[in-house]
Amino acid sequence: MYSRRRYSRHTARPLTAHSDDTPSKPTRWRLPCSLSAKFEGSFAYYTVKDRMPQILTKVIDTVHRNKNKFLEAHGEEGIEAEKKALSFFSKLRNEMQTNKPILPLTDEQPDTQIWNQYLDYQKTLVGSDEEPSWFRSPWLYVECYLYRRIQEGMLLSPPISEYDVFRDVKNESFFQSQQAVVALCAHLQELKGKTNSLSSDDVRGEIYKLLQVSLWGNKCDLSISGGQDNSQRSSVLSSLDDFREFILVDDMNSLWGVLSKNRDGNAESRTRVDIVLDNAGFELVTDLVMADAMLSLNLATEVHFHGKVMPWFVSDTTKHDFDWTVQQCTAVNNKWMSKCGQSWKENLKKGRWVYHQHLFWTLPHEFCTMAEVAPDLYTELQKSDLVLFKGDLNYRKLTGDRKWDFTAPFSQALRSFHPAPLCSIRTLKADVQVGLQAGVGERLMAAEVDWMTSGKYGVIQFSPVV
Ligand SMILES: O=P(O)(O)OC[C@H]1O[C@](O)(CO)[C@@H](O)[C@@H]1O
Ligand SMILES: [Mn+2]
Repeated sequence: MYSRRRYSRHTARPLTAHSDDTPSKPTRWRLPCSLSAKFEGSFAYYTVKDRMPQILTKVIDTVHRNKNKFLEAHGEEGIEAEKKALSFFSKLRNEMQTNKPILPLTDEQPDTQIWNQYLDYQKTLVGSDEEPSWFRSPWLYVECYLYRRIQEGMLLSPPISEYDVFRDVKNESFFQSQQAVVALCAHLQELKGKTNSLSSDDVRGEIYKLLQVSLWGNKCDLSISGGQDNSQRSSVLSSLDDFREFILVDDMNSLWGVLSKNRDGNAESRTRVDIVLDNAGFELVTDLVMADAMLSLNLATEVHFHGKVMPWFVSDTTKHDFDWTVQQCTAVNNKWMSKCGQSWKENLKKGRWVYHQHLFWTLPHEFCTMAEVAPDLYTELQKSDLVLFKGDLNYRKLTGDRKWDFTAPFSQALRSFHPAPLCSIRTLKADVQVGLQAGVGERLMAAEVDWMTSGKYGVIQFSPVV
């Protein structure tokens, strides 16, 4: 039925001579298998079985709840579109819950063909009597596919196609964490007021604080909580010391090694930091605060943000979320927040901050395929002095979402993905972790069953260019 030829990992094209999978480049270690719901009882299994249908049910409720809005905006056509979207999502939920084969996308978007080619590639991985399916295929693939199908459902339902089914929960989570946001903005403004009097050690201490705030901000995603409110209500800053023991890999000194070069360099030296964003809401604010501090403390001269082109994993940041957040901060009746909002607007206007989007971030591909699938993005990241990958999903894509040994080196799990020095800042919400000291994973495993998925633990894990 399907050809047994060896295929490129992402496009289902036969492998070229340049691929790192070719027999001419033998690997001395075995590539671990992908996490998948086929492993009953695993977190992947539980996610596909319970959490993904739960998220889809919330999407259905949201679209239904907004019926009147669609009517007001588009008249009867809006109501027809709502019905169409609902029936699409109900069918999708049924496909997922009854483990139907993965279907090709039917919309006509710039990424449609890539997704369908990836499905062809997935077909080459299963036996000839099998088809890629929700409970059998790699978890990373099917979970990304769910969000792309939700997008398909909306795209096929004009005139409500532009509606972001997760916008309400994203905005709500921003408002819920307002107190924590104010505390963070006040901290930043105070810091900016004293930058000239800080010693190098002080600067190092301050940026370490904000890196940790950005790390723990990643606890607040709405996909792990099945779309339930998961916002930060208290100031994280005061809890950093208590949380320190939960950072399983702490490579902040290596980050300092990269960032302090800018401070030590001459006035013309340029340092570019890229942040591959994760969640909107409180986490995004922690990232903006960290990015602002990097400029103010003279650790970077430009920060480039990378966001999603479509609603993704419930709370991920789109361009709209990014602009909305900056605007909210500017407009709010709080002097610390509005000061932050104003200087962030200024940064964007002056080009010290640059926002990028690329459809690669909403593909199911492991990052080791980026150079081949999205060479333009890879080239862009190569211009960076440091790329920070926020969040759990980015970690899964960095490591391929595979059953690595806990002690496998990070650089090995990256499988030649080295556009620039990079660092993952992530709380653990999926059962993949590399680069631990011997015995640490086993000790945690024995003590806390859910240590890899509860978000209690985190890593700030660095890899230089190799
Ligand atoms: O927002 P983050 O940190 O990428 O987390 C999203 C995470 O939520 C989950 O989807 C839960 O399924 C994780 O497995 C996933 O990686
Ligand atoms: Mn996310």
